[in-house]
Amino acid sequence: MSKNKLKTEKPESKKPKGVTPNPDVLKKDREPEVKVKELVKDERTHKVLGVVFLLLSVYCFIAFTSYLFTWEDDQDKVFRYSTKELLIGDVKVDNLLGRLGAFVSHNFFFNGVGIAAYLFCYFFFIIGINFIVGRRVFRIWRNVKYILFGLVFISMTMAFLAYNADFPWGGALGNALNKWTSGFIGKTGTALLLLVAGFSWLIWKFNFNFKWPEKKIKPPKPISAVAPVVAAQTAAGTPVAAKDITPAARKNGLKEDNGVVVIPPAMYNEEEEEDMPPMHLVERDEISVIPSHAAYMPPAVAPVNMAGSAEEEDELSEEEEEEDPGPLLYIEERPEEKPVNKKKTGVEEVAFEIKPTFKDEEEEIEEIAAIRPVGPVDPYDPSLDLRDYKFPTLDLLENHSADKVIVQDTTELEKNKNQIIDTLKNYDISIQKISATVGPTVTLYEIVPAAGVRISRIKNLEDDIALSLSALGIRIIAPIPGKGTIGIEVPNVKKSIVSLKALLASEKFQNSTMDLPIALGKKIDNENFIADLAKMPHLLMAGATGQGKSVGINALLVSLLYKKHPSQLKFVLVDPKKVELSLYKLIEKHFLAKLPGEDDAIITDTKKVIHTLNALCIEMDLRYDLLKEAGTRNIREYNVKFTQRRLNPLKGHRYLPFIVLVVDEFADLIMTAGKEVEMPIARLAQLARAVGIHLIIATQRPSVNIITGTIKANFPARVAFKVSSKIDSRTILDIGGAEQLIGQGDMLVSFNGELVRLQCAFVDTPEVENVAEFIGNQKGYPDAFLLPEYVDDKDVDGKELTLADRDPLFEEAAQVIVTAQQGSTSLLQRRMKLGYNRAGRLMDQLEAASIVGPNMGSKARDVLVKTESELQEILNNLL
Ligand SMILES: Nc1ncnc2c1ncn2[C@@H]1O[C@H](COP(=O)(O)OP(=O)(O)OP(=O)(O)O)[C@@H](O)[C@H]1O
Repeated sequence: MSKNKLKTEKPESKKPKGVTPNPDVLKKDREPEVKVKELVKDERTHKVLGVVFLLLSVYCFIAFTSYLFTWEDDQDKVFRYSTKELLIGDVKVDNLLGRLGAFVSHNFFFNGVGIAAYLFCYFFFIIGINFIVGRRVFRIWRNVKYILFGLVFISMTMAFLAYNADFPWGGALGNALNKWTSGFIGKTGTALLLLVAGFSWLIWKFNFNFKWPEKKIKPPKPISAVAPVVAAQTAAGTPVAAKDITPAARKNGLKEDNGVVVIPPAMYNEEEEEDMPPMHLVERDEISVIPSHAAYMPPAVAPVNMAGSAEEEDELSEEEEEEDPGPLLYIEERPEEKPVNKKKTGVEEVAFEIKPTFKDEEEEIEEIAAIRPVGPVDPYDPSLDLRDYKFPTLDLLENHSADKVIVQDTTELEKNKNQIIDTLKNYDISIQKISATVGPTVTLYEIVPAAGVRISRIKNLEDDIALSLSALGIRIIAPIPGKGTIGIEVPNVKKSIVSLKALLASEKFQNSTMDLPIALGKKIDNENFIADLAKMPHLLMAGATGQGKSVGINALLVSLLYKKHPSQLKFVLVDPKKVELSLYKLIEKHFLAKLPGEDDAIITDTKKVIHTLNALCIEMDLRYDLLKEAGTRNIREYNVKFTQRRLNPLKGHRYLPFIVLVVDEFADLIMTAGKEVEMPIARLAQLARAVGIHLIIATQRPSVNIITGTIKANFPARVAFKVSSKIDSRTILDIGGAEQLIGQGDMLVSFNGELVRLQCAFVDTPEVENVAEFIGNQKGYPDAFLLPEYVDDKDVDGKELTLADRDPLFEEAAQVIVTAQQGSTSLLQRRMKLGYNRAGRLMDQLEAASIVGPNMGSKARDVLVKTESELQEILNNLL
């Protein structure tokens, strides 16, 4: 991985070409090339320094240890002779490391800090190791703090305890401090002070839990009450139940104020950070996916969890690479951390490897402590970020039909019945029995034909029967599936409207445990038809203009709004007609998803539709990655695992809301964008089901060039309102019948191999407005749900990869790669929520800027820049 920079960066061009090498000239030329800066940065310099520090550490250790045995004799000589004599003369000393050993040890012990001098050996040792390995194995800043404390505390304590001893246990420092404190607060006071300091250090380090025995204390809640999980769900300043605050959470900044707990604005405490377990370098990348949820992440809280706060950056540069705050309390499943080779991205094969991390024992203990669940863990509740959200109430909707029970005029029934019997008799078809079921729009007459009558004969007479009954919209179902009967549907003279309100109030809907329950309408037997969109899993709707499509879409959307919390569901609304779905603008911050940087969440422009569909494909791919890493097969399993806190948010895991894409006029899009729209739709329809992305596509023109084979094959659930021809009906349903519907929400639903006639639930525009207003007036997220960014290849293609044309995200990408020291495209995708292509392009640009090495196939690229300061320099030079 590591590269020798002097070798690679040496500019060849400086050598005079075609001139016979003259050793003198060459010597002169070469010298200025080794700049001091480069020398300081050079890896070899670091290694040499590392060896020097290690030897220093060993030297001091031997000298100090030898001093413990020889100090009496040597001390005399050190006192007796001047430094010059001691160092240059030929005085004999007993220290194993000679005069220098004796001199150094004497100064460290006697004139310095006594036995605490050994801390210097440790200090030199950790510096040496860090230099030699070329990365932070030991945390220097933390160790310096401990060493400084140790020097003062140990020297003072030793001086206090052994104040009469000849050996300089506390050294000059310990004696001086001891003398001063004893004079100032007395010996007892000094003893107490030392005890307090010692205990404070122990408490600070190990954070003992002092439980009061009698009081039953609630098991500690996960720290995640503060960091990403809740950072994503609780706005800064949002009150949290005071009882929920835990020592750990308290430590992370939760404050109690008048019985409620307030999350303070971002406070970044390095000690807190250190007490969190470190993450694998590769795992750090996984934070990347959080930005999608970051739509919810209150800015004031976010820095607590994510690298990048100003304060933290200072800390980072100071300590070279201080790690991110570790994970919160979650139950981690380690087996899934095996190296995985990601699928081919189309840009390059990207590797996802686990790199070894260097942990000291202390860190390991911290990590284990954090991973192990401490007592029962409360499930994560995604709705907590909008905990006061109120579901819309039924009184926002209207009852459109006063009569709850549909009563059909008995004379009309009798008349129709007789007419059916007479008509059939004319064709020599006798019947055994006839019964009628009165539905909202049509009445179903069920006929049991006499023995020996062939059903196909009745079917063939469909038109004649319709003519004799002189009623429009007659549909013959021969036989009714599952029954040995023949059905004749005759439109009612007086139709009743099926109010959405009635459907939503029904027990079936209220008690439904479906993922995405949609109240579509009423069957002919007045049974409510409530289906699970998640199981459908997509819906294709067609119908001539004015037959009830828009009302149908509203009914679907409103039913979902009545059942789902904003955290569980997001809509992507595509409305080329610009007016149909505009009402939903009010719920943008609750239920809508949009592309980053877009003003309007409701998409009306074809180009933006293409971008959005591709962004959804990226979201789908990202979700698949998450599912794979979580070892789950679908969104349901994944979310269960996430809510049980078995998935680490710092690895990019997040609660996945369902996403429902609604396209109100598909024909329009296909006409203007063709394959560009068809392909992502087909891809989503094929694959998105398992990751909770569902499509509702509506069109006025159900012709074969709009509803192509690819689309049709992936939409098993289809709805047809009245269409103008039998061909259209066949295109949408694979069967005729929709042309005979009577309009106004009369529809056929083909689902699970069954064809059901329904009267679509009716919801009027003012009702939708009421519901949208009701939701819109409540507190929402800061912004709409952000989809991943998608950049059209066409927008960037043709541009050369010169540094002048750098991607706007170039710097950010460079930071990500250098901080993580992992040159992987998937890291960029995840961390920055980018598509494959853009991340790949960024990687190429990083290569052009010599920040990463060349593509190495399935392995991650080498990162050529090791530190952020080095990167900053490169970036400055690029400007
Ligand atoms: N389920 C229903 N019950 C009763 N009436 C309905 C129903 N659906 C639609 N209608 C009536 O039909 C009219 C037209 O419906 P809608 O606006 O939904 O048609 P559309 O198919 O969307 O038309 P377009 O394609 O032109 O937008 C409505 O204004 C309403 O009066």
